[in-house]
Amino acid sequence: KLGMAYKKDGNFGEWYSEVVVNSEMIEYYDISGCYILRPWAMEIWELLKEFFDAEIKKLKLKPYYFPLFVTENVLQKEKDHIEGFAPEVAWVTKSGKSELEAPIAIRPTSETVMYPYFSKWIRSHRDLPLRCNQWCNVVRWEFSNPTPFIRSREFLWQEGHTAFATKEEADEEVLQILELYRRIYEEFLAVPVSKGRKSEMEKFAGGLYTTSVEAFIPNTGRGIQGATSHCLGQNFAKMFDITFENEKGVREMVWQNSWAYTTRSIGVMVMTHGDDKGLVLPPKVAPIQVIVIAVPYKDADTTAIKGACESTVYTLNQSGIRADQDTRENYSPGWKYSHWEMKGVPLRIEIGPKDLANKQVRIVCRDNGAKVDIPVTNLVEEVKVLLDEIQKNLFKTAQEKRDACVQVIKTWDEFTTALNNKRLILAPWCDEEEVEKDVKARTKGELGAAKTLCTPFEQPELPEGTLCFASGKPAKKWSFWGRSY
Ligand SMILES: O=C1CCCN[C@@H]1CCCn1cnc2cc(F)c(Cl)cc2c1=O
Ligand SMILES: [Mg+2]
Repeated sequence: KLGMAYKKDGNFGEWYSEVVVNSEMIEYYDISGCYILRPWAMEIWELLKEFFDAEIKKLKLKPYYFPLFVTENVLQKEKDHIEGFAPEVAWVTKSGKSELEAPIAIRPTSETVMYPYFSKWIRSHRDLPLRCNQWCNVVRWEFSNPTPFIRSREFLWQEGHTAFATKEEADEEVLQILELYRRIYEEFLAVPVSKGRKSEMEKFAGGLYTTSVEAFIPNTGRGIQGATSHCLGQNFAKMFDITFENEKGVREMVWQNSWAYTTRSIGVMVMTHGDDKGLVLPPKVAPIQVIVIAVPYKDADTTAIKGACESTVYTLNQSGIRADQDTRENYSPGWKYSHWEMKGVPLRIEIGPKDLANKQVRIVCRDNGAKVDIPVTNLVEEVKVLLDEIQKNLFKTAQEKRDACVQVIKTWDEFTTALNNKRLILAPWCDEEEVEKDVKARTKGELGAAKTLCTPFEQPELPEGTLCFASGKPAKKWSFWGRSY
């Protein structure tokens, strides 16, 4: 089937589902909330992993792999750590026909799996810093509307877990990792994000503070958390007795961080750049950056055209560009154009008899449809320039769209209006949790309540006497508010 049945500005949910399936990223699975990730998605995940792994290696992270399973009593180690999460824990209760003695949980996150061993491995300050990263899947049996990449019962992520002798070292690493998450979104996925701090209510309850990169989906007017980097303080050190003997022989608790990004990042990219012809891939994460398609003519020299396609692909691959060709005889050039547009390939190269005669190729850009004829002699240079331009244009367009959605408000009425206009709200807030709860209560409804998304590190000027939009008390900060995923 060619072409899209749904429009991005129409039924967004149906449009999104159609894009991820037609672009061959996702296959729906017969268990709700679970999806098959096909090569077109996994190759993007692997390109992101390649960047992130190289960067955390520079920060001295070591690769680990911990078991998928955690016993009930270890998972329940700290009531407040999991009380809110209990309903989403998946349990193994049988093997074959026989009941297990005690049920075993499938990891929803790995703090309780790892930290008993951190306690065992960390004895002296010489054992610090401990820096552990694992790439794995986690399971959270959520019930709210499942969405490929965005909200699934199993997803892939990396989870970093580090331990330091001092708070200063932990604080520094929290921000180093957050910057890597910003780079993943802005430099690779071409998605603009805001760095900020979560409120006390929205932060990871087990931690000291949470920082995050927040994205926004203009079509739905919802914020979405892109990735999180928590400072856990000494809370888990206390829970799991993770202590070390410092240089003076005094026993102290370690300072810990934990941080993650997930396959949700791919969904955010799809939602941001996709259009009514399907997926639009930023070149940096495109599994195929250039697809070459022969345009044979009835009496033209098809062998020469095929040869030209071969050598074009070869030359591009030799220069580090991910190029391929679609040689399927049973499909027309037109069919192939639509197919590779649906898959979001940034550049298409058409080679027909005329192009051959003129020693040129026709290049078509996926993002804006621009067509250019390029002499074969400077093909590589031109393709690199075009790919770089597409990467920049996709980010710039997304940033302008996101910025156009930001609405600065000062009063409750302005807040509710902005919320109904699907805005990303920037509002002065007294920073009181009661007020945050009150806003949630007052905005409850079909589309979900409004919440704080983050307090951006970049704070606009807060004039003396500015009042909180919700409580009328003196405002202490500007925060992003909105509905979210
Ligand atoms: O976000 C990160 C970065 C990577 C390591 N973990 C933290 C916190 C995870 C919070 N969280 C999130 N979801 C959870 C779901 C659960 F079922 C249980 Cl038992 C616990 C949690 C839970 O602690
Ligand atoms: Mg959750």
